Amino acid sequence: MTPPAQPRDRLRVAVQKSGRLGDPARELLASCGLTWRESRDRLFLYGESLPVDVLLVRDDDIPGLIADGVCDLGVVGRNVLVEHGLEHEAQGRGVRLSEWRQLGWGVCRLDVAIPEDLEWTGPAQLEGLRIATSYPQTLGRWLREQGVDAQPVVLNGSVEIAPRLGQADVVCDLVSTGGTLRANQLRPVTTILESEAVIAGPDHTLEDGRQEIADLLLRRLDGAVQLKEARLLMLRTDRSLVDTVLPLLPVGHEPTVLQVDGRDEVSVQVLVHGSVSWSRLEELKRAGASNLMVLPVEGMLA
Ligand SMILES: Nc1ncnc2c1ncn2[C@@H]1O[C@H](COP(=O)(O)OP(=O)(O)OP(=O)(O)O)[C@@H](O)[C@H]1O
Ligand SMILES: O=P(O)(O)OC[C@H]1O[C@H](OP(=O)(O)OP(=O)(O)O)[C@H](O)[C@@H]1O
Ligand SMILES: [Mg+2]
Repeated sequence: MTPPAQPRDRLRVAVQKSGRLGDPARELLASCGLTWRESRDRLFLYGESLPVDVLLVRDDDIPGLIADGVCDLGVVGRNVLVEHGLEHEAQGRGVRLSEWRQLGWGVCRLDVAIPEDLEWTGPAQLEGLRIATSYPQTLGRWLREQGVDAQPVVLNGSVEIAPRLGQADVVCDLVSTGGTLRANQLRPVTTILESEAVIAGPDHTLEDGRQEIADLLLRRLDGAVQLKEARLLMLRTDRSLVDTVLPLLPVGHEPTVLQVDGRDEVSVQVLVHGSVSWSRLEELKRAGASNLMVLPVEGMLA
């Protein structure tokens, strides 16, 4: 049994100390207006502008820190969160965690990969094989769903090299570009989990006033994410072509159409979410738009 957490009136967020998610997670918190003072050992960031402190840890420890009430929230890959949840379930242990936000970066897949020269006929082919992985619980659940009996070989890193070393027959590991698999003469054959960075938290409301701080932080975070994705698309077109050009604009806010002084031309501005593709700009140009410009948005106040 974990002893009850001490009362705390400051929010504590766990973030990866180094590695793929560390810097983007700190940048995200900074974009919410959070400033901090670093402890000497650089493992703790004391929030100065908000009562939000940041604990810098190994990513694998983040779900456990939240489950034990040491931290309230954490920025972690879904792959780590799911693996932890299944492990706790298997041990019949309490606190469930959930995804409070999906962040859209740190995107990768947990794939089964086999030697390049092997034909893939389906999951049944894995029966009796040794599968090297750092995610035995997630793999185990998938194998059960497939009705396949295989043997996980648990490795904490360099999983892709296991078949060459004769430690395993196939692997189940994280993939994004596929470069690591190719370098090890392996090819992905099936995806067992789609992952991205998430804000993880307990499956219940926080206590001691920390839920209000979390709500404030998440509101700012949502705003910061929206702002990061916002672009201002500007163009000019002949007044007679407005009805042809406007339907081609990407979905966003209501466009503003302004008459250009002394000319039979209008200037169109629209706030859009996400990037505007070259093909979209070319399509607009073909329809009669000119002076096309896509600008990042620094700030917004409705
Ligand atoms: N190739 C990849 N592309 C995109 N995201 C990835 C990739 N590999 C891993 N990730 C995501 O980033 C997370 C952190 O990966 P990283 O390699 O930094 O972890 P780690 O080596 O376990 O670090 P730690 O030292 O904190 O334990 C992973 O859990 C996953 O969610
Ligand atoms: O498909 P790719 O783009 O090649 O990415 C996949 C690799 O990325 C991750 O490792 P990482 O590079 O983070 O190193 P690690 O093994 O030290 O965690 C993952 O464990 C794979 O090995
Ligand atoms: Mg780790």
